[in-house]
Amino acid sequence: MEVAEQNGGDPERGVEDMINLSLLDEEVILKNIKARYERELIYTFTGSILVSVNPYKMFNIYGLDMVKKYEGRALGNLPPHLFAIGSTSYSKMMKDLENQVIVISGESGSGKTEATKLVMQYLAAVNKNGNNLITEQILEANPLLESFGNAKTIRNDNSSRFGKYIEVFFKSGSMVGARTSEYLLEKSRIVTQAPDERNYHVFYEILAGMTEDERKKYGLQTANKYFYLNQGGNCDISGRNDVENYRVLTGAFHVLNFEGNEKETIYKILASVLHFGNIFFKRVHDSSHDTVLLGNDAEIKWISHLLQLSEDWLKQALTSKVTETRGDRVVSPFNIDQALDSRDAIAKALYSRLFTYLVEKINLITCRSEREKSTSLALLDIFGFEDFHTNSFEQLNINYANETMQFFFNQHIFRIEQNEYSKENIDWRHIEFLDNQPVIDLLASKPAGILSILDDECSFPQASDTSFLEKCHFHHANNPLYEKPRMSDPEFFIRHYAGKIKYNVQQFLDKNKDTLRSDVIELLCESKNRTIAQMFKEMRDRFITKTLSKTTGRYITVKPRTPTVAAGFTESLLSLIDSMSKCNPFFVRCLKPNNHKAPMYFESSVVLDQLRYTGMLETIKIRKMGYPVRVKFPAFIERYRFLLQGQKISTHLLPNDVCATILKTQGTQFIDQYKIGATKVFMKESFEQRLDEVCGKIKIDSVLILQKSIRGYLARKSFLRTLESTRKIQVALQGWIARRRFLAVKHGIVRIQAQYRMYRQRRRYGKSRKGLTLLVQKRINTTSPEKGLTLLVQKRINTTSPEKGLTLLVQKKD
Ligand SMILES: Nc1ncnc2c1ncn2[C@@H]1O[C@H](COP(=O)(O)OP(=O)(O)OP(=O)(O)O)[C@@H](O)[C@H]1O
Repeated sequence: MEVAEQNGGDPERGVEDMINLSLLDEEVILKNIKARYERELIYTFTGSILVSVNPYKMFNIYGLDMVKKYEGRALGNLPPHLFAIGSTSYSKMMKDLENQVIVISGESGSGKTEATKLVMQYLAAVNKNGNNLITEQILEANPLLESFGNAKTIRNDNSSRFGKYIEVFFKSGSMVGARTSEYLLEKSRIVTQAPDERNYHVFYEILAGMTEDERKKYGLQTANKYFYLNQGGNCDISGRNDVENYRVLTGAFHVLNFEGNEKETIYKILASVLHFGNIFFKRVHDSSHDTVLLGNDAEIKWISHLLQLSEDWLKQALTSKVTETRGDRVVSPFNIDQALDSRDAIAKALYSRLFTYLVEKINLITCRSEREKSTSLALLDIFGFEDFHTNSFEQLNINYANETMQFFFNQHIFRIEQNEYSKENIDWRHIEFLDNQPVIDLLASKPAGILSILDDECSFPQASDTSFLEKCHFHHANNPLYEKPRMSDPEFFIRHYAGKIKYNVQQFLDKNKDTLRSDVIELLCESKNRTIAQMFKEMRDRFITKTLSKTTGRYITVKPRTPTVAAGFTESLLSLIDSMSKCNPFFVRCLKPNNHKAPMYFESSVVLDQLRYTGMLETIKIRKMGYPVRVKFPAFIERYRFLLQGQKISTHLLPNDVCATILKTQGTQFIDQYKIGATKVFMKESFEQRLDEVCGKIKIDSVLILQKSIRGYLARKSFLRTLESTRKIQVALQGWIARRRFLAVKHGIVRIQAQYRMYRQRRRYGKSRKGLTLLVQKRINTTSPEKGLTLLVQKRINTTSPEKGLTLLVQKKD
């Protein structure tokens, strides 16, 4: 196989950095990725999309030497690497002042989170203000969120159990802030874990890292003593050091300015969650119904002490429900299942509110007002596609998010691209791709999409998981993407882009409502700890809106329908897609080489599956056959006219002919590297790079010539000494311009006169001379290669001799 042209790697390696179009076939692609992987080359480019295969082993390829190597280098100039994506997106943001987004996708355990961290580290290292506090704070937010939002699953020892979108803001190349949006933290994990899994890392870290005295303060013991921590069967993860990670966490708290009392509140909430998990109930049978008694008092006492809540109210909330109907308080005692649910619901609410509070607090620190004035580079690390033994409501949402992301990818890569070719009359062979719009409709269209049915059911008091399932069967039984189970199991199947998945609908309604009982919210609002009370007051207020009554002019309180989890998530996904659509996207596709977390072990069938279902094979085809770079005719002429190097162009030529003349300067061997459309030039990425390189060289040469001649001129005419006189400036400039044959001088001179007049007036009025700057600016507006160069002569007046402080600048207009 020949090495693709833009490959900056070593051809003797025998495996391409870029996949070759002429030998396009899935076996070849797979073989290429495998051969590279076996040579410890985990990254491969397909066009500008980076494919990354998880090595499960750290290579020494992310150091400062590599940052320097990739800094400012265009994509394809060096071997594939995450830093090449970091470098290109950063440069593009700086050059075009356009927001960028790097979409990192892949299955759980494929390496998305690591990739996100590495790109962040790259950006922190190259940004113009690498050592400032804000950069450090942005980086430190990551381990903090990992402690609270990541956990061990059977697929990944450090699995992100929430989606995150981090927008990093830059001003003049410096990081000035970042904002994190979080999506759908997995709540069930707080109270239940499958075998071999763990709860969120932070619990194990505080228990391992706190001193004996600290643990005593919160009434804590070792991890294996807690029901919420020991269900997975093993509280340790081999190769992960909880003590060390506790130290990292406290370091992050410090850098992010968490104060003593804030940290204290966080630990109190975490400890309370653990105490909640160890509460147990005794069943009490009486003649009419089953009720419960609290089995242990110690945990309640600790929770009441830590959360500063009334012990009696707490006991009541755990064993009964209080409702108010027309002024009457009705207490309904719980049976054992209800009591356990109530315990778990409070624990989940405490932890998830804490998580939201942490994200908000981090954003307060890292995202300040500078945002408005800056461009952004965003990173999306969103949960991978999930298919477990039992898939529930959480998996449906996660897989819906994945469908949405795949749709965004398809939109960008296939639809928009192919539409553009036909609009521009470009000769193009249509490429079929798996359009997943029908799955998205099945899931979320209104009113009959599965999530819409679920939302509707949640507003009917009589509805159940069964009635929800029946409605799904009724509406979709004939949809080829939907399948009913053969038996009467509470299940349905969906054919996702990544494969067929079976969902079990048990608890779908409850999980979607996710309402914390209003009496429990009221209880938590009564906490004497202001932060805790505030967290739940915000929760209470979100469900209550105030409107002004038109007739009475008084405020009346209206309780809106509580938003469901699915509705909230769908809305945040749409808003995410909306903000991503306003950015220029880059894609990193992470692949898992095997299902055993085994280092450097490549299972072809596992990788091929992922290549197939993510549409990578079609993507490779379209990127290689297509012309991903498009530039409108005027912009193309403006950018590349230097290539004409003085060659005369008839003023009667149409823009497309001018573009063709410019393109012809590169010779016939590049004829298949571009197409001329109706309004734009379409190019391969490698060809654009070539043009930029050739053009850049010509530009630099002409700037150097001009600089040299100006220096000579200044010396000859003793320009510095004559600057004080307007007339002399005119003469000098005119002489220089005349000699250089730069015409169209009038505007420049008029401006100089006006500026100098102003300067003199200011002097006459006795204003301070200090700091005045005389700017003599001449835009050289010719068709010669010097076009676009600006001569700036700056004079700082607050000097003792006229020459001091003079600066001559020759700027390249770009
Ligand atoms: N570039 C890399 N070099 C070395 N090891 C890596 C790399 N990327 C990932 N890994 C290893 O693979 C593990 C899983 O990666 P990561 O957590 O990034 O996966 P993920 O795609 O984010 O999964 P999830 O969706 O579950 O969060 C990491 O903990 C690390 O051990």
